[in-house]
Amino acid sequence: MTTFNEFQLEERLHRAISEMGFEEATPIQAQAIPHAIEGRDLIAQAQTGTGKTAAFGIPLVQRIEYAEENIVSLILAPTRELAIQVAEEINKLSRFKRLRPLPIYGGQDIGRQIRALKKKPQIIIGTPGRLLDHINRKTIRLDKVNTVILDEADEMLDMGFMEDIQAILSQVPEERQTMLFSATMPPNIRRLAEQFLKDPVHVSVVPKQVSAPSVTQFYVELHERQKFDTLCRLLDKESPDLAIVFGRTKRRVDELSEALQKRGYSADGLHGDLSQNQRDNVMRKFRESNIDVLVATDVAARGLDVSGVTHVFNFDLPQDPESYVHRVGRTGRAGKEGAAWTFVTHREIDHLHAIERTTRHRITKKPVPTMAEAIEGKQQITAERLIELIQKDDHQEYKGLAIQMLEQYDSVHLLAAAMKLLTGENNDIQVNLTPEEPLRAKKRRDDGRNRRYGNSKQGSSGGGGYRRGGNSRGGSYSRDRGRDYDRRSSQKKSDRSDRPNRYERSDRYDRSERA
Ligand SMILES: Nc1ncnc2c1ncn2[C@@H]1O[C@H](COP(=O)(O)OP(=O)(O)OP(=O)(O)O)[C@@H](O)[C@H]1O
Ligand SMILES: [Mg+2]
Repeated sequence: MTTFNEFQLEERLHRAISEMGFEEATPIQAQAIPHAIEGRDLIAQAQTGTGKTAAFGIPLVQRIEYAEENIVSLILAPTRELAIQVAEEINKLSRFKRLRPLPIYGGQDIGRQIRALKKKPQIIIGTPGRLLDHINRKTIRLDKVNTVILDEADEMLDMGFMEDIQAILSQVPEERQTMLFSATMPPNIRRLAEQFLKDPVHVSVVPKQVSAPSVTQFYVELHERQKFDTLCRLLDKESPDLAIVFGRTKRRVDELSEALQKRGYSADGLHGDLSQNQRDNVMRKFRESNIDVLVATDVAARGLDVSGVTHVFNFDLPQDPESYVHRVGRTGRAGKEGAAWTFVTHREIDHLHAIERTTRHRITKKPVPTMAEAIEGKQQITAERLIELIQKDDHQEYKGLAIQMLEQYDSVHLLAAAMKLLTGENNDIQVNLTPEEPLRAKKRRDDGRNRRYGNSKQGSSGGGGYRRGGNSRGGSYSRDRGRDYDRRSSQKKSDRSDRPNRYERSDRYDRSERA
C-alpha cells in the first residue's frame, strides 16, 4: 500500500487529493509518480480505470505555480470529451493552487477559446486538430512548455494523428519531459516513443492472472437479426444502473438509440457527427443519470469515466482487441464491479477468440436470454418499485379506492394486474435496424497492425482493489473525436464509424458500410 505522503507533495495538493476521496495511491500512481516528479520520460501502461489521469496530473500540478503566466504543460487527448474530463480532473487537483487548466477542442467556438487563453492558462489539454489551428493562428505558443503528456497515445496513432502530433511537438522545446499513458501499448507505439521520448522509463502494471477481475465478461453467439431483442432482454434482466452500448457506425448508433427509445428505454446516442452542443447534452444527461443507456461509437471507448456504469454491451464486435479492452473498461472502474456483454455473429467467432488471446482472459459464453427471463427481470424491478413506494407511505389518496376494489376482487389478481400495468410490456413494438456486415478479417497493412488481432500482449481491463472514501464522484465530463477525424474521411457521413481504423481506411470497409 502506498499513501500519498510518500511522494512529498505540497500540502495544497495533498488537501485536494484527499478532498477527491483518494486514500491511497493506485499501483500505477505508486510507480509512475516518483519517476514523473524526477523529470524522467515515461511510458506508462495500466488497466482501465486505475487512475492514470492522476498519475500524470499530480506531478504536473506539484511543479506549477499560480503566478506562472506561460503554457508550461501540454496534455494531448484523442477526443473532445476526454480533453474536457482530464481538464476537470486537473482542475480538481489544482484547486487550492488555483491553477488555470484549459481544455481546447474542436467543435467549441474558437473565439471563446481565444478569450479563455487570454487568462494565461498554464496547462492546456487539447485534441490535436484544434490545437494545431491555434498554433497556426498564433493564439497558442508552446515555446515555454516543459512537460508533454500523450493520454491514450496508441489511439491517437491509430486515428492518424501522427503528423499532427509531430507538427505540435515541433513547437515544443526539445528540452522537455514527455510521458505516454494508455491501458494498451500495441507494438506500433514504439515508433512514437522513439521519435518523441528520451531514454524513457517503462512502467507497467500488468494484472495478476489470479486476481478476480472486476469486470465479468460474457458473450452471446447469435444472428445479426437477434441482436436487438437480445439487448432489450438483457437490459430487462440485468437492469443496469447505467449502461453503455457500443455500435460500430454512426448510423447504427442513431438507429439503435431511436429503437431503444421506442421500446421505452431511457437512451440517447453519442457520435462524432452530432454538434458539440448535442454531445455535451448527452454526456451531461448520462453523467447525471437522466438517461440510463448511452449508445455510442468508439468515440466513448477511451478514457471516459462515468461513475455508476455497471454494464457495457458490445452490440457490434469492436474493430480490434485494444478497442475491446477500452470499451469494456468503461465499467469496473476504481475497484468497482461491472459486467460486459459482447454480441458475436457466427461468422465473427474467430475475432472473439483473438480478443481472448490478446487479453489473456476467457470470455464466458451465455445463451440468448429468453423472453421469460427478461420478463422475470422486469417483474422484479416492478416489485422493487412497489416496495419502495410502500416504504415511502405517501399514497394515502389511493387507499380508499384500494379498499373498494379489494372488496370486489381477489387480492392476488388485483396485485398481479397492477404489476402487469406497471411492468409495461412493449417488446412487440416494431423497430428498424439496418443489418451490419460481420466484422471482416483485417486488411494486411504493416507489421504493427498485423498483430492487432493476433497475439500481442495486452493488459486486460479491470480495476485494482484500492479504496476510495469521501464524497467523490468521477470527473464531470467525457470525450471526443470530432471534426479532427471528420475532415479526414470522404465517406458518407452516417455510415461511418467514428474510428478511422484499418477497416474504414480500406476499400473493404467502404463497401460493407455503404451497402
Ligand atoms: N488513488 C485513487 N483512489 C481512489 N480513486 C481514484 C484514485 N485515483 C483515481 N481514482 C478514480 O478512479 C477513476 C478512474 O481514474 P482514471 O479515469 O484516471 O482511470 P484511467 O486509468 O485513466 O482509465 P482509462 O484507461 O479508462 O483512461 C476516476 O474516477 C478517478 O477519480
Ligand atoms: Mg485515462
